[in-house]
Amino acid sequence: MLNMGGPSTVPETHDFLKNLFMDGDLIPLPFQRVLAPIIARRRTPQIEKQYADIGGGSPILRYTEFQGEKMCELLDELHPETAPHKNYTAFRYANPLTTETARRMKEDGVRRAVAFTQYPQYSCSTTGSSLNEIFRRGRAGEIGDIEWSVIDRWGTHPGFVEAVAQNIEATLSQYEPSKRKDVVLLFSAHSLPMSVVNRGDPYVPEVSASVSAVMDRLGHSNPYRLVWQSQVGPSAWMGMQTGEAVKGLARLGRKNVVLVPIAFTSDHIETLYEIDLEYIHEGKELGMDIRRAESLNESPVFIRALADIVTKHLKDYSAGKGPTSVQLDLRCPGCTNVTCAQQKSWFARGGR
Ligand SMILES: C=CC1=C(C)c2cc3[nH]c(cc4nc(cc5[nH]c(cc1n2)c(C)c5CCC(=O)O)C(CCC(=O)O)=C4C)c(C)c3C=C
Ligand SMILES: [Fe+2]
Ligand SMILES: [Fe+2]
Repeated sequence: MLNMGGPSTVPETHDFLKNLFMDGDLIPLPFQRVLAPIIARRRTPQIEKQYADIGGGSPILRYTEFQGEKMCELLDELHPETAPHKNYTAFRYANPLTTETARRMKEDGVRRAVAFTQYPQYSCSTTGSSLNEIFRRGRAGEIGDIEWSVIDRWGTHPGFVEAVAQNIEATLSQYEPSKRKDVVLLFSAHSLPMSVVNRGDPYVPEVSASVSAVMDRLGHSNPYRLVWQSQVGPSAWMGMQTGEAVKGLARLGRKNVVLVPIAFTSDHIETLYEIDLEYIHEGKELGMDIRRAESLNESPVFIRALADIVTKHLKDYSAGKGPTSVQLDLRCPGCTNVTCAQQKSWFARGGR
C-alpha cells in the first residue's frame, strides 16, 4: 500500500520534510542534495507545531495498517485462489519507508506483490514518485525476486464514490432540514504546481472525475465546487484556493458549507489542521455554518471498496490482462524524467 506517509510523532517531522524535499519527482530543485536539507530545516518548526496541534503526529500509518489488515481479511474470502493475502505499507517520506518495507518483503520471501497506490487519483508527483522508488529498489535487488503488478488509480470506483457520498450525507444530515438543500459542497483537493499541470499530469482531470461521480451518486442534490488547498512556495499553483473560496462564499451570502476531502483517504494535517483549524475557524468568524465530511479512515464501505479493487485486479491479472493499466504506460506528454520511462517498462515486464 503506497502513500507519502507522515510523521507519527512530532520529532519525526524533520526527517519527513527532508525526505520530501529530497524527492526530485515531487519537487525538482537545483542542487537538490544541498538545498533540500536547508529548506527542510527551515520549515520544520512551523510544521512541527501543526503536527503538535493535531494531537502529536499524523494518523496515516495507523489508518493505513487498519485498512490493509481489514482489506486482506476480505480478500481471503473474495479471492481465495491467491490467499493468504498480506498487507505491507510503503511510505515515500516517513516510516515505514520503501527501503525498510523492501527489506521486510525480501526477508519474508514474498514472490508475488501488487503495488497498490492509496492515492485515488494519479499524479506523477505522488503515485508516480512511489512507483519510481519501488522500481529503484527492485532494480537494485533490494526487494527480492517478485512478480509485480500495479493498481495505479481508482478515483471513480463505485465503492470509493459510495464511501465519500455516505460521509457527505452524514454531514448534510446535521443541518436543519430547511437549510439542507442550500448547503454548498466544497470539494477540496491538494493543489498541484501549474508546471506539473501544464506538462499533462492527469491528477486535475482525475480529481474532477471523482467529484462528478460523487455528485452523480448524490443525484446532484446540492450545489458544489472543486477547489484546491495546501500550495507551498511562491510559484503558480492550481486554483481556486480553498481558503479564498470559503471567504468568497461568505461574501456571496452562501453561509452553509460542507468541505469534502476528495484526494486523500485518511486524516492528515490538511484535514485536521488546514481545514478544521484554519478554514472552518475562518468561516465561523465570517458567520458561516461550515463543517467537514469525515475522511474515509475506518469506513467499512471504503475498506470493502479497497478489497473489491484488488479482487478485480487479481482476476484481470489471472485472465492475462497484464501487470499494469493501459493508462500507466502513457507518460505525460511534457515528461522529461527518464526514471518515469524506465519505471513504466519495468512494471510492464512484471518488475523484471
Ligand atoms: C493527492 C495529494 C497530494 C498531492 C497531489 C501533492 C502534491 C504536492 N505536494 C507538494 C509539497 C508538499 N506537500 C506536503 C505535505 C502533504 N502533501 C500531501 C498530499 C499531496 N501532495 C499531504 C497529505 C501532505 C501532508 C502529510 C500529512 O501527514 O499531513 C508538504 C509538507 C508540508 C509543508 O511543508 O507544508 C510539502 C512541502 C508538492 C510540491 C506537490 C506537487 C508537485
Ligand atoms: Fe503535498
Ligand atoms: Fe512523469
